[in-house]
Amino acid sequence: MPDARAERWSRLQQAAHQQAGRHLREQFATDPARAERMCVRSNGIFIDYSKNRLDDADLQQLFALADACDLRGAIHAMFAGERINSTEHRAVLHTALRAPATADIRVDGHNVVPDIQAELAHMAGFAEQVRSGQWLGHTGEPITNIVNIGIGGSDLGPRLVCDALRPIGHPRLRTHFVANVDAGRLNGLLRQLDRRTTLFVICSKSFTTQETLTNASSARAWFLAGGATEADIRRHFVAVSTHTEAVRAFGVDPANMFGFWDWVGGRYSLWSAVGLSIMLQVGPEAFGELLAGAHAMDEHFRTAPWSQNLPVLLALLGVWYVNGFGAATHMVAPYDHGLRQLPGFLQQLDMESNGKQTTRDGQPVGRATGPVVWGNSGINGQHAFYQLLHQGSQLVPADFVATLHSPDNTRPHHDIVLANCIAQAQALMMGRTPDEARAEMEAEGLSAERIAELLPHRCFDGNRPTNVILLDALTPRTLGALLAMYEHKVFTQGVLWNVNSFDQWGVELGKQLARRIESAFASGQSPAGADSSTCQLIDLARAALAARDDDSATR
Ligand SMILES: O=P(O)(O)OC[C@H]1O[C@H](O)[C@H](O)[C@@H](O)[C@@H]1O
Repeated sequence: MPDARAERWSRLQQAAHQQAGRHLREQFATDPARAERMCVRSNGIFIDYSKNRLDDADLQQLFALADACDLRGAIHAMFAGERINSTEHRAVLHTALRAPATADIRVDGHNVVPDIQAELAHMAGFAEQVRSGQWLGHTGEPITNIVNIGIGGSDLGPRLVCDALRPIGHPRLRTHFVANVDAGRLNGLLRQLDRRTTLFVICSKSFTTQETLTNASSARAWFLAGGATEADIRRHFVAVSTHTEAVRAFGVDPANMFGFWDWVGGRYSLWSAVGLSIMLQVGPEAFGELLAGAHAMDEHFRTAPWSQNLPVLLALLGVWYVNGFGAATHMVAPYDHGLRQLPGFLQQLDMESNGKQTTRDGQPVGRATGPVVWGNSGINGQHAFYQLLHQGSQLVPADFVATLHSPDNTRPHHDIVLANCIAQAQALMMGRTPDEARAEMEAEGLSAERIAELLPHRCFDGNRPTNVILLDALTPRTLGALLAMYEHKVFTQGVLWNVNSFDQWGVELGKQLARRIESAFASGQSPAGADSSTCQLIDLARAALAARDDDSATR
């Protein structure tokens, strides 16, 4: 007797199979209330999901799947601080970082909220000193440039939020992000900066990440090369980490360290001290708004019925296409310049969380899981990859994320942005029939031969799904809600696929092999057992690196 879960999965496949033959055009034509019914709003976010290839009965199937997978129980377990990160035996409590100060959230019986509040106050005190110009560099000048050195979760979140909230940033402070260990990034930036007025935030949960420590060491060498002393380091280098000893060993005064906890996953950490660069740029109050917006979305996620629950609806729609239609990717197109880093952030959040094929109890999942998440600014994409969205052979479900009220976006710019966002969703859904294409070409006065020649090229299947996600405005509060919404979408999908969304063992093998290859560069010996291709590549790289060293030795 298949369990309820298995039963629900097979019903989903059957329903998707039935839906596959239907066209959204017909569904809109026969159901004028469709759009009004298939939209939801919460916390300054409106989602129109009516341009998805399903009907109410399919939605009920998806809600039943969520119940069969005990989604409600899983949500409760996360918020209650249970060790749901099963392979690392950790709680998952990024939601606690944005809970009110009066909350009581326990890990092993200890209420973590006072610790969180104490660290927020520590961050706020420092941020106020830097923003007010009280925090002076070693030559007695206020800080003007902040460089966050971090990668992955210690980069993508703060980078996105600082970019999005730049319009409300501090007028004297510029924030920069260095993640890539390719020195082109760090050196390129350092050439523009002044040692006397630059503050480095070394951001690393583990404080063992090679790229971050290498960049931080080079930044420190650059700083000292300008005549500053070791004692001056404490005016220009602070650290964010869960690892005090490693921070101390690196040479950053623990008094200049901002901490967080192992129950905060890297890709869920922008709400913690990892968000220090955000607080420095926009101030403690706006950072508080960001947290408040995310907390409001947490409460919505925890309490709203599935049919009104924004993260759950997005999650179920994603599962519908991945497991019902075999879609391998999901595209996210921001139609707000301030959100251009959103696809990059979501790539880590989604793909590092659900890019797995092993269940929580170590069995093969046996069905498709996390899609490839990709995307770019919608307007730019229209002139680049949208050809494939409209006429390609791949089914690519897409989120279009736009902002209704955008003070900087003057007429006619904003009008054009919103018109295109809405039009692209309509075009993907409606397509263009041969009759419509013929009529259009006739109207253009083309000859019958030319029309016959072009007709197949100028038809569009349509029936291509989009979610149109509209923010009232791009404020710290709404941005907080938006990112928390996506976090909970990813969580929900992880529950349905029964994978542990909070570990990332898959990133380790490449790192280990890289270490061995680095030693092979130095030793001249290829790693034992390495394949011929790897040996060949190592030889080529070693020769190039040796030539570089000879070159710099003779200069
Ligand atoms: O913050 P860190 O410990 O330096 O880690 C930075 C990043 O690197 C790791 O390799 C993981 O892939 C990410 O989940 C993490 O965010």
